[in-house]
Amino acid sequence: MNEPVLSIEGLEKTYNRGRPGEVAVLRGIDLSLARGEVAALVAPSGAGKSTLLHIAGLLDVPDSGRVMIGGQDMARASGRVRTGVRRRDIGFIYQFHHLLPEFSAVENIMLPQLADGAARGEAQARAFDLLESVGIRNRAQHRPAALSGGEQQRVAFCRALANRPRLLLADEPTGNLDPATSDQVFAALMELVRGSGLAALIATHNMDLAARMDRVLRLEAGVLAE
Ligand SMILES: Nc1ncnc2c1ncn2[C@@H]1O[C@H](COP(=O)(O)OP(=O)(O)OP(=O)(O)O)[C@@H](O)[C@H]1O
Repeated sequence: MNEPVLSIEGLEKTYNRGRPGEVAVLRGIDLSLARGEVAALVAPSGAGKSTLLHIAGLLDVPDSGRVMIGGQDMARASGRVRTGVRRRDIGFIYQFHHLLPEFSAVENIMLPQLADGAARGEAQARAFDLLESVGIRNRAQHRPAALSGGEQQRVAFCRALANRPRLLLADEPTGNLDPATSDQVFAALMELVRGSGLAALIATHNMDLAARMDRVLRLEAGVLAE
């Protein structure tokens, strides 16, 4: 079957509906992402990029419209199913790494795998492989505070991919880095994504980075344009 990995139809979201400060952020979003497809999400600040990523990642619910992951309608799924899909099928990367400070790089990458029932040895081997693929295997035993910003973000990429998700959602994944580091770290991310056949939706303000993806989606005034 060739189901899209992510399919969104008629998505709407308004904050503070009927109250002062009402904002209609999403006004009918349609989006379909196939396996291996990498799309940039560009939007002016406040246009609703994080809102869209949170809904696609099942961290928030829309007022109306559908989110399908792997052909499964998430509005109809139980809380348990949604949690399982979020844990196994979706990887998240944020602007800040959100690594756990008291654990080493390799442990941070092992944790989501252990939480999903992987054996320790298997989780560790996978973590080392991922660190190798982003060029920082030699930093495996360091805690986040002993890593550079670019290294921390590479570890966060590995963690996001640890459970072999089919969908990657990233919110300004290199937005916190200086331009030269951002460029290198972004290249590492793209290699990781391309090597894994993931569908990815990557929000960025950087048009040079956006141009390196397969599609550029622009979110403005509550609608998405290609
Ligand atoms: N929980 C909330 N309650 C009320 N308004 C909200 C809430 N979350 C977001 N908003 C508003 O909705 C709009 C979109 O927010 P969102 O965070 O999705 O934007 P964004 O495109 O990610 O912005 P940025 O690029 O600046 O991070 C903004 O006007 C924001 O103030």
